[in-house]
Amino acid sequence: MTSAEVLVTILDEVAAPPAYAHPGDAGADLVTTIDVVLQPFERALVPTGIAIALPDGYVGLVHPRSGLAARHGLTIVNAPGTVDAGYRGEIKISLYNSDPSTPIELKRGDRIAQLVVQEYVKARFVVAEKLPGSDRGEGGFGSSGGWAAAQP
Ligand SMILES: O=c1ccn([C@H]2C[C@H](O)[C@@H](COP(=O)(O)OP(=O)(O)OP(=O)(O)O)O2)c(=O)[nH]1
Ligand SMILES: [Mg+2]
Repeated sequence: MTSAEVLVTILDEVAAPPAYAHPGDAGADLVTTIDVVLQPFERALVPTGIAIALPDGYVGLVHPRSGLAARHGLTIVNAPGTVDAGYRGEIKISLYNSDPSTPIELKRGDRIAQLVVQEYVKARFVVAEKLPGSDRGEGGFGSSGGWAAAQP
């Protein structure tokens, strides 16, 4: 684990710098600045009231919160959302109610997602005639005996 200073601007009085609930947490909670009701299978782009400036070499990943996901089916359409280091706009979240029958009511200030800041590797993609061999080869999509292999 490394630590890095990340500048934050607060765009709404209900927002605050993302906060880690416990010292060992990887995810810092983000709030909604609006009241929103998500009907079953409905999605909404929700503002968080903050913008950040990540240092070069870092990325912010916006993940769902497991409690809201398990209890209410609240998730993020593009989970995890990618916040690029150069992005200076407000962080917004594409929330999605995956529950087939119950609306989800979110109130301004509710913690709705969590931001994980990570260092990343900048790949240099090099075109090759042929890729080196590997144990897995082209096997995927359940090749090792997942759900696909269990289908009749
Ligand atoms: O959950 C998210 C995902 C992205 N973003 C912001 C930060 C990110 O840097 C920018 C662009 O995201 P992405 O690259 O995923 O979207 P795109 O559809 O490819 O848009 P663009 O063409 O602007 O890159 O939008 C968010 O606020 N929340
Ligand atoms: Mg993009």
